[in-house]
Amino acid sequence: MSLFADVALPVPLDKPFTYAVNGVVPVVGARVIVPFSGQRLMGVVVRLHNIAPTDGFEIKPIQQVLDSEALLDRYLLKLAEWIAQYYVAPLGEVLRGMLPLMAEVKRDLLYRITDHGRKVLYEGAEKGSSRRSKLSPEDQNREYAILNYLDSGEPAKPSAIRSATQAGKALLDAMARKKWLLREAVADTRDARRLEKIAVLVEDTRMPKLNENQQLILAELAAAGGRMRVRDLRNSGTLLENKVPESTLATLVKRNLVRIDEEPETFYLGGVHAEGKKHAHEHALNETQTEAYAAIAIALDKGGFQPHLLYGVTGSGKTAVYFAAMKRALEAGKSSLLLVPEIGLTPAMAAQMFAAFGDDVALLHSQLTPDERAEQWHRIRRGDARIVVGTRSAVFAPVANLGLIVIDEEHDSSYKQEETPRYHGRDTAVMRAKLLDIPIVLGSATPSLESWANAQKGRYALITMAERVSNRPLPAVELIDMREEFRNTGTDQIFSRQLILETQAALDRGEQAMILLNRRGYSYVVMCRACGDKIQCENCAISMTFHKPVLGADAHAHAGERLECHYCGFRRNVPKRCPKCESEHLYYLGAGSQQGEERLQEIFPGARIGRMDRDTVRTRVDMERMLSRLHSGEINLLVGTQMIAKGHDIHGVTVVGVVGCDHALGLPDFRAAERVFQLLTQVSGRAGRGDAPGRVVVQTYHPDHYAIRFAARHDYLGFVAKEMQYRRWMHYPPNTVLTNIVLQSQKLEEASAWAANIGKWFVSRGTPGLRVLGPAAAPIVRLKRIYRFHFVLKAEKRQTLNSILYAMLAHADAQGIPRRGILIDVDALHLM
Ligand SMILES: Nc1ncnc2c1ncn2[C@@H]1O[C@H](COP(=O)(O)OP(=O)(O)OP(=O)(O)O)[C@@H](O)[C@H]1O
Ligand SMILES: [Zn+2]
Repeated sequence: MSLFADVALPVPLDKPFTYAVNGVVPVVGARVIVPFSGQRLMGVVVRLHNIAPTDGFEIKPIQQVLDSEALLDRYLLKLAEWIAQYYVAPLGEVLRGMLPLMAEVKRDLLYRITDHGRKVLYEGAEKGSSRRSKLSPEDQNREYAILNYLDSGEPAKPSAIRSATQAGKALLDAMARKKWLLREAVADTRDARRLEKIAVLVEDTRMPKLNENQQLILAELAAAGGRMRVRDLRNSGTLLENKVPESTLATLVKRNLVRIDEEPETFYLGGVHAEGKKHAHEHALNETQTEAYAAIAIALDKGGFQPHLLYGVTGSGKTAVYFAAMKRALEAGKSSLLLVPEIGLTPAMAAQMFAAFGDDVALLHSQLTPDERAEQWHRIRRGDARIVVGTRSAVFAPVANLGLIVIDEEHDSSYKQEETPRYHGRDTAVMRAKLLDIPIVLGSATPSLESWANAQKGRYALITMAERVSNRPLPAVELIDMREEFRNTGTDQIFSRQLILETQAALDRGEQAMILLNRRGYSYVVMCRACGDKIQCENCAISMTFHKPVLGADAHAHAGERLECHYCGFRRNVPKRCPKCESEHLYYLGAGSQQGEERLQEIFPGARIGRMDRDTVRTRVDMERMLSRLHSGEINLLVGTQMIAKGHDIHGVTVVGVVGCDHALGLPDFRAAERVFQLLTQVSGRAGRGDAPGRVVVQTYHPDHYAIRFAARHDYLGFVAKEMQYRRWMHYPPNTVLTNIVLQSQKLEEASAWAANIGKWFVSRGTPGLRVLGPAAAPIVRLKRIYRFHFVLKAEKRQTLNSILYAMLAHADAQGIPRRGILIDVDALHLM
């Protein structure tokens, strides 16, 4: 029997802690509760052994073992260890991110009698008596009462058991430890999808007296055919406008005029299907898709680790290829995992999934409650859901019998977690596939340079889909030089004449247009004319954005006029005078999407305009409504931030405009060109996906920049060739490995002293094989009240970089620099 267990705890320390086994020996991969500096913490057992620690600390016992079997199989534990090592993150924090059950509500447990428990019950006291002798006679009797109560085999909640037998939870857990009872989470009883409340009009012959609000609700319901989702009802324009309180619906329910039904969540997509648009899986694959699928099918049949990079231009029909591959895996008895970007789990994607795979689907997205997440987690683990679709952290889903991983839009930056552990979901997925020895597919119209380099080196098999489906052309892209536009018109307008012409033409033809304005808010700089100062956030070294008050029923951002910091969320009233010099001459510069919408309304008074940004679209429900209004044609002119660029497949869109996407080219970030190229290509890719061809108008101040030139020609290969060269010259990824280290503290002197200390250490140590840039003030020197200095480390070899990071942490520890003061971002996407 092992005497000690090493437990990984969710604390910012890079090692597990040793505890004494106390009665039951937990298995590796199980959760336990242990004392830690005065608290009770939940951790995961990572090792069992008999080696007494020699560092002189008192070894405390494990307080409780929560699982009788491992929650994480050995592959996921291995994956966790890989992440901890590769990203230099505490294992306990990695595990916390992997296990939604770290938040599992323990009162939701059920107890069930085991075969062993039955034996004890039937074979009487004589066998058990010596073991139970430590218990009081009352407790011994209670144990029998509990076994009796559960004898039917139905699991019961602790509360039910208590009222029947007066037994508390401690006794139940003791019995579970003796394996007389089995403890299980309650989560498995609910439906695969979330339930959603539907308000139903009750037919009634009475003529009840109703107040105005009640009448409004009944009228709204009647207009919708007598049934409506409660959340849609609450958000309906009429009810919002008339400020009908939420309690009115409850009153109607009480009076039996409305009934509330529960139904599994569904996804509405407006008139999409009425127009005959098919789901991806309903198309017979064309020749290119068949070839792409065949390559993956061979890998599936053969088995074994094989990454594929599926480079397919926008609208080439990648989704149908994913589906076919997942179907093949399913037929071979294997489950699949499909990762999509944060915003990619749209109702359209979900609806296609359910249409193709029905109840086999589990969705894991960021808006699940901890309970819902735990519930899905159990379904997936039991093998009830064999098609798992989710955003970043779904890479950890405990998929039973996983046979294929697919990553859609693999270049998307939402796959990188921007807090500890700072893992990249794509790279973690590749590692998981490697550990499991299964194929993986990374798909994109604009593959990241990292993945492209891997394909060039032959590590990933490259599959190309160079054409759009049904011989549809890629849209023609026209560049508008905004400097020239200014010279010719003499005024500084948001929208160029050409963009206005093209948009008007699309609207006249009954088609749709989209315009990208990649900043939200009204004006993103407020500057004082007298002193030249920009109004900055109190917490961050960032200009504040001006937001106009929002009127109308559509947006729930009913927030008033304000300045807002887009990094920390801080808001303040709009000052009449400059906070620095008291001058009244405040200027509002830089048009955001809100201003864009206002201007478009003036230019196209007849257009049905919608805006898509984080102010108008906050939840999946918002996204669903917005997309359904686009699909149905209710909106024919959409303005928005990069949200509009991501994966949407709206067949009526023929004109796309791009306004001010190139200010990013001026940022101190070696990935700026790649990002602008991706954004331009993706947003252009929204045009011409239906029968009519698309046109794109790109307004730019850098018409000669290669990122813009290549994007305008749809020349990904040209772009990567050039960009790869630049990265090589400058020793940037993917030719080197890079890590950003930030020293951070609320005290400026502390942060700078720590940075200087670490800087000296790098110099004194000498760093063969490593380039160290810094210390320097981080581009955003103060963020959320924290001062930041940084280093950028570049190395030829990952091993060199990794070991120096651990050596640096040891040095910092010896110097008394706290771990929380050091942020390590391996393979950082942003150096800000
Ligand atoms: N074989 C086919 N024939 C006709 N239409 C198809 C075929 N396969 C897919 N489609 C349709 O083509 C459209 C584009 O497909 P899809 O959304 O998968 O493109 P994509 O490659 O993912 O593009 P993007 O990278 O822009 O998201 C969809 O409307 C889809 O239903
Ligand atoms: Zn701020």
